[in-house]
Amino acid sequence: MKVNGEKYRTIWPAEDGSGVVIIDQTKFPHTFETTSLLDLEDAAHAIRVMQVRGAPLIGATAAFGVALGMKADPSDESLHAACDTLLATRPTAVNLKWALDIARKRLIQIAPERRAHAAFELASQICDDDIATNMAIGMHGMELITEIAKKKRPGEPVNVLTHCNAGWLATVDWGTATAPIYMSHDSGIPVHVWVDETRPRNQGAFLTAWELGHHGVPHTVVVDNAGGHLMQHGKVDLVITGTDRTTADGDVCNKIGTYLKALAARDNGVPFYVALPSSTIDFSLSDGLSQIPIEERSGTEVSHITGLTEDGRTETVEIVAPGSDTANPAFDVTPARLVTGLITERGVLEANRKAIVKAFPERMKMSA
Ligand SMILES: CSC[C@H]1O[C@H](OP(=O)(O)O)[C@H](O)[C@@H]1O
Repeated sequence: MKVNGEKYRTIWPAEDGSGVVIIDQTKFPHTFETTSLLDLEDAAHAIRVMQVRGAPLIGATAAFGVALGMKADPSDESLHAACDTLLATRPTAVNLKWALDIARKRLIQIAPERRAHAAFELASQICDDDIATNMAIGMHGMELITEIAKKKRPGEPVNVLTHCNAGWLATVDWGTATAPIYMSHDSGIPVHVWVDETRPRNQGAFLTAWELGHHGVPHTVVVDNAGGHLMQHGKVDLVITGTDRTTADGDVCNKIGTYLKALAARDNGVPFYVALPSSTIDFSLSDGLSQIPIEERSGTEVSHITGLTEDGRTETVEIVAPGSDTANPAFDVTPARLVTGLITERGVLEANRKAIVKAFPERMKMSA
């Protein structure tokens, strides 16, 4: 998307061939900063510390991480070690394994001397495919927003609530949950977004608010606990979130707090949609609650917060009573029964195995 009028992706090969450039998402919302990944460990570190995050972007970064590894050492041992190192960076987003499986299978069949070039080509293709996929998600999701807009008074916005950041910053471009929002906004449909701040990493307040603001989409940041109240008072027309891993039966794993939004949406008759590329569907899993690994991140993300002081300094402060224990499960699972529909690149699907397998039969065969 555009930043101050200049088009950006979240990740791209450096023009001088030295490595890969990313937007460092740990600097938002007050600083827009890019940084270079020069080797495999740089790529692994960027995923671990969330300089890059979001399932599709994690997958794309891992693909470039393999390419950087092949640049240094294209041997079979190096290829497997690179994939294993990157796979161990974060456990929940399935795009990480999806991208590494493709890279491993593709590159092991190529002569070592040609692996680096082939790996960079593969990573670039994954990025291009992600953009095309998200644009298709945007078109399918815009149809939902358009139908709601028809029932509104002229000029009255469609109110969408989203959780965490499933925006262009979570992908290579366009986003998943935000793609329908951007496309609706760009086509003149009035849209307003309730942005869950999304404690403790605040991807909503720091990332979603930042990117919607730069695109001129009206939005309001709210605390995570406000969503149910807004729905009770008819202020939310639909919820659209992203996902890090969705099972073949339609169970949706996403940022912690998503399940609570889905419960509130069901109780208030608000449609709850999940936008996702098929690369985020784990066709090998059926029951999300028992099968999807939930990342436990550091408790300091709960006990401390980083922000900008009045005199422009970035500071981290403690916000929990000293000595208190903290827990930080980073994701939860929303059962398929609470999901109105899955907005994919091949259309809006019911959240069940029959619909998913019908839409992506080739993926089911691959996972068998
Ligand atoms: C389009 S995937 C976005 C998904 O990823 C986020 O997790 P994290 O920021 O920890 O990588 C969150 O669950 C978003 O919904």
